[in-house]
Amino acid sequence: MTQVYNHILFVMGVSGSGKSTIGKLLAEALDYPFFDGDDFHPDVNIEKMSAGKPLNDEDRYDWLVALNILAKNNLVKGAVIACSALKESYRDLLQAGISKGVYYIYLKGSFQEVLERLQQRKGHYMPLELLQSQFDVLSPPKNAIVVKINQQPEKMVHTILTALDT
Ligand SMILES: Nc1ncnc2c1ncn2[C@@H]1O[C@H](COP(=O)(O)OP(=O)(O)O)[C@@H](O)[C@H]1O
Ligand SMILES: O=C(O)[C@H](O)[C@@H](O)[C@H](O)[C@H](O)COP(=O)(O)O
Repeated sequence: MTQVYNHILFVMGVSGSGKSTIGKLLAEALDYPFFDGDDFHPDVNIEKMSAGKPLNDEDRYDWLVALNILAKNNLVKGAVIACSALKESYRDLLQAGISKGVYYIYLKGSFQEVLERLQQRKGHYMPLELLQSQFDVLSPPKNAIVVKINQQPEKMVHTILTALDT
């Protein structure tokens, strides 16, 4: 497999679409560091989501800026960053000041598919009730690498690596 260097790969999609699972495997395959966007939310955002309230643009602003700084700090090494990146304006913030090498990998699934995943996931603060709000806000980029979520993780990673190679 040809290695791909110096890319910033944002694995995006709604809560429960598989960003952390696929992002970790992808990072391993590429020998890139993996960062989970969830770990960069301020406590106040986690508290808000835990209380069943969706984040708004203002809530997400500092978080997206933090992820943009993270991306810039990893341009040389490359990185896989799991981040919902639901809207174009959020992606503009994520990639601000980075002229090339940014890719979005959109994990695409239906509401029902993702709901089933969330119902099985244990020990996560994100309530199921917020899933509809995530789909409501979701506006994926036209140039994303799109991967359907109803497949084995290893197959999904293979699809992504092939798309990056071409
Ligand atoms: N391709 C897949 N097939 C089956 N289960 C998956 C797949 N990807 C993720 N999962 C499971 O779905 C749940 C949500 O995945 P997760 O990676 O936490 O999503 P996200 O980071 O987008 O919230 C987890 O329980 C995870 O183990
Ligand atoms: O922008 C947002 O509303 C949040 O980032 C959200 O999309 C994210 O999904 C949560 O942090 C839950 O984390 P999981 O994606 O791991 O469920």
